[in-house]
Amino acid sequence: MDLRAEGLTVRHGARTVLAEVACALPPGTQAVVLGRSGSGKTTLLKAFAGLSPAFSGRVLWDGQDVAGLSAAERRVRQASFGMVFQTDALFDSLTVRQNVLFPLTRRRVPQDEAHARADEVLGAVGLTDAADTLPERLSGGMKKRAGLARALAARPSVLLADDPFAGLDPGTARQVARVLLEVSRGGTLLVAAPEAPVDLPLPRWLYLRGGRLVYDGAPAPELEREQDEVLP
Ligand SMILES: Nc1ncnc2c1ncn2[C@@H]1O[C@H](COP(=O)(O)OP(=O)(O)OP(=O)(O)O)[C@@H](O)[C@H]1O
Repeated sequence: MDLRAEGLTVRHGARTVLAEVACALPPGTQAVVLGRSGSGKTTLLKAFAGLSPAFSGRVLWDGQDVAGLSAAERRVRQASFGMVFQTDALFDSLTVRQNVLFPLTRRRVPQDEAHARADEVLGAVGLTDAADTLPERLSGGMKKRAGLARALAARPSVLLADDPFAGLDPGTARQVARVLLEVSRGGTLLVAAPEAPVDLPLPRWLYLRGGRLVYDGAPAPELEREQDEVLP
């Protein structure tokens, strides 16, 4: 899907969280959204997914203004998105495999295919042995990988991952990075992170400061240094 933001401003109450953001993400884009805590990274991901309404400006999906779609149309198109957010929760009463199967069943993917896909993604995130385990018995990193498996099983054409490396040990972070790259191949991958993830060197950086997109281009490590220098 072709994603585009034009003069996108998002407000929460009186607070402007994104200001006049303009950027184009053609299909196959691989980019990282960087910026300090509170700079608007999560809000930008949500806006692209049609979950944070524009106060002014717009988000376009394949050229169509998201605000102009009916709720039903929006839901249908949102099926192309895979979202891994910080607050994602697994269903406690379902095993890891059942959690991964859940969205597939809801989308009426035939059972045999759903099980094959679940096995494939669970293998990719290294959770084959934990497939029949309940989430309460998993470590934080395993839960994160299970959430990722659930998003990936739907084969989204746009994968939005919000700080997928938070709280992971370096080995698990590398594994998650590898899975993100492998499974999103050909589709769009947008990853928000507080600093450039070493294990996931994506070719494009979108840099937010105070809700403004201050940089959109090739990786520019000097931006992160600049940011450190202005910190009090
Ligand atoms: N639902 C909401 N209501 C009010 N304010 C909100 C809401 N969601 C986000 N904000 C505010 O908007 C600003 C941007 O939040 P956002 O989560 O997009 O930033 P972020 O860059 O992802 O931060 P972090 O790295 O800490 O997750 C923050 O100041 C936050 O407090």
